[in-house]
Amino acid sequence: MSVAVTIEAIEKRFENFPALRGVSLDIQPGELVALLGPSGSGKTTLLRLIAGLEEADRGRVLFGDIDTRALSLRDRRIGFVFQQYALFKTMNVADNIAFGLRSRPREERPIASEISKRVKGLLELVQLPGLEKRYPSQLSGGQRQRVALARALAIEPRVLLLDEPFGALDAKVRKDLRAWLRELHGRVGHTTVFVTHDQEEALELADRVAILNAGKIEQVGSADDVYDHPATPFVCEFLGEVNKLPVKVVGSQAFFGDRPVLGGLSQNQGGPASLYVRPQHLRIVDETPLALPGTVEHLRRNGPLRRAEVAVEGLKKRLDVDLASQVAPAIGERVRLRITHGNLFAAA
Ligand SMILES: Nc1ncnc2c1ncn2[C@@H]1O[C@H](COP(=O)(O)OP(=O)(O)OP(=O)(O)O)[C@@H](O)[C@H]1O
Repeated sequence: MSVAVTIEAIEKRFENFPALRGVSLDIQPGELVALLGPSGSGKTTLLRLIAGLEEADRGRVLFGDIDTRALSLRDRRIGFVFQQYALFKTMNVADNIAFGLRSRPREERPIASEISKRVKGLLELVQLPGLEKRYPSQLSGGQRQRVALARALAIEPRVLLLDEPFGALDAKVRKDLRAWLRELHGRVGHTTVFVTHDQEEALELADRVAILNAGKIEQVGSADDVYDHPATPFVCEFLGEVNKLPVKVVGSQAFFGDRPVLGGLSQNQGGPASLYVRPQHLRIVDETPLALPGTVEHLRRNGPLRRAEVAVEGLKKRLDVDLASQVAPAIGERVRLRITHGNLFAAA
């Protein structure tokens, strides 16, 4: 049922604006891929191209080995869920879910009893059994999106496309639905492309994440790949907070000024570079050969974590340090910081 989706060198302009600038991506059958990127990076445009709602200027999209340009919109068999307004307000839940099946030409349309059986099964699948007769206005936002998903699944889609499906819901409901969707995907296994600008959502849900920036894919990989080994400074900054240090690499060590701060580097990165370090990868330590001395200037909370802001001589911006379970230092205290992990990029 699920197909591979191959996106080949897609270019798309709106008048003179290049919305997609040579995007290629191979999606495996049954895979859940998140398209993640800031507003305007081209996520929705790419989704609409896969759906056949936009035409590419160059490049093509394949389902398995079928060039989708040869398929009518209906023959693409796409299940699409949008951020909001996805349901027909004047139809009850059962009619909403059955809509795609009833719109089929007579010879492909299941008989009425088969349709109600399928609607019932889908409502159980999305954990809303017995709500056939309710109207969208009688459902919560989260329930509506689950019905929208049931409707998308009713046509047995080749590919499921979700455009910020939880974007309009509050944080708690969003989190619950995320776990629920992951679990549902594990059971039904459709090839799924999910658009979001929420890093946490993408990293938690997807088998792989494709990070878009200004119409190009900067990196594709598992959550661990993109988070721990970002390919570009953009990916590193987009996925979470990061401190930047100008360093010089000599041999296998990075130096801040004449002080070695990180070792064990591969030998081919010599010269000036930028070292990107996340707040959780800075530790306050007693004594170590590779350490950065500084002064604690500010303490604050960052959600569940405590943060210290440490001023380091020769660096304009203070370093953010996650304290986790470490004992909080006092303001004004001199500390030594050890970098436990960092990413090096060529100096800008
Ligand atoms: N129909 C259109 N006409 C003109 N420009 C468009 C059209 N659709 C999209 N664009 C432009 O193309 C760029 C990419 O838009 P797109 O909606 O794909 O971005 P996005 O990453 O999905 O952003 P968001 O997260 O804000 O939805 C934007 O600059 C947008 O203004």
